[in-house]
Amino acid sequence: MSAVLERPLTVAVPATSANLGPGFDCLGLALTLENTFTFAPAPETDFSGCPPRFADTHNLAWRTFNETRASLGLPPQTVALSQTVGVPLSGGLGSSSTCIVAGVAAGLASAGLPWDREETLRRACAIEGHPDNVAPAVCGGLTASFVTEGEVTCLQSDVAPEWRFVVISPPYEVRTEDARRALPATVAHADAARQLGRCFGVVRALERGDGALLGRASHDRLHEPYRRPLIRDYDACREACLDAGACAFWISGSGSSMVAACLGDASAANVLAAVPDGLPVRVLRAQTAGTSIAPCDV
Ligand SMILES: Nc1ncnc2c1ncn2[C@@H]1O[C@H](COP(=O)(O)OP(=O)(O)O)[C@@H](O)[C@H]1O
Ligand SMILES: N[C@@H](CCOP(=O)(O)O)C(=O)O
Repeated sequence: MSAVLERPLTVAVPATSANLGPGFDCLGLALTLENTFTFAPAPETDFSGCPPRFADTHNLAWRTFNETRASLGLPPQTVALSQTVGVPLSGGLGSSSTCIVAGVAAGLASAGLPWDREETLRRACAIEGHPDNVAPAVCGGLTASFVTEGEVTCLQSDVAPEWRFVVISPPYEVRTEDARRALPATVAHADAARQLGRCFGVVRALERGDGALLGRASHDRLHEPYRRPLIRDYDACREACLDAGACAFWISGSGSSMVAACLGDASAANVLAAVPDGLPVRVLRAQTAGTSIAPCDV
């Protein structure tokens, strides 16, 4: 068994939208937007394609690659890391998860281990701290996940093909760390109870293409009320999207992106047109394949 990466390897990891309204730290959805990471054996460490402030050994994908190797008792390997970045940084679309998943997957591969979704998910979740982004990033589709003594349970569902997700990504970052600090330490019992049925309602609505159910279920009291003030375009976007026919409107992960869930292309086009001018917006679908890993030529 070889203990270094001998050939370049590309890991493609989808963007994810976590929480989906009432499913705080539990629900997540993989989207048709991705980051790719090519790890190539090289005499010296090199970074290309990533935001300049991450072009050094603090790069989360690079760090995770070598931390994964260290956890297997292997020394650091110098690699050239080349990225294509489709997922906005600190945008609530799981950019950190893409780096962590890629680093774990490449680290395991460099030890000669076969691609193993469960092991990648377990390790990535331990690093990220919550499973709702890494689970759909690794497995694809819609996931409900939780962790029991370090073991991740990931329940995956298919998403009805007519769903379109209008994703608005304002040009400012909200760091997940800061958005988590905005949350209260405790919640009222009644509020926690109120979330449970709604969480299940979101899953059922996405599986079945039930827009009315998604609208009724998409009311959150655990995180959105505290995070709205961090996203100055939230109120205007929410009102515009719901008025234009979106079935539901969520903060994506911890923001700043927001998602309007729509049924069908025509509805998505209406909602897209209603988004206030100047905000970057795209229409995405659910991504079903999750992470892929393949040798490549560079
Ligand atoms: N493309 C990237 N290249 C290198 N590091 C990245 C990249 N994307 C995200 N990161 C890392 O993840 C952090 C952002 O994480 P976070 O605030 O959780 O954002 P998100 O909500 O997008 O996951 C960045 O500060 C950086 O350390
Ligand atoms: N459940 C987490 C999800 C954070 O997602 P991200 O894409 O913003 O990193 C939270 O809401 O804090």
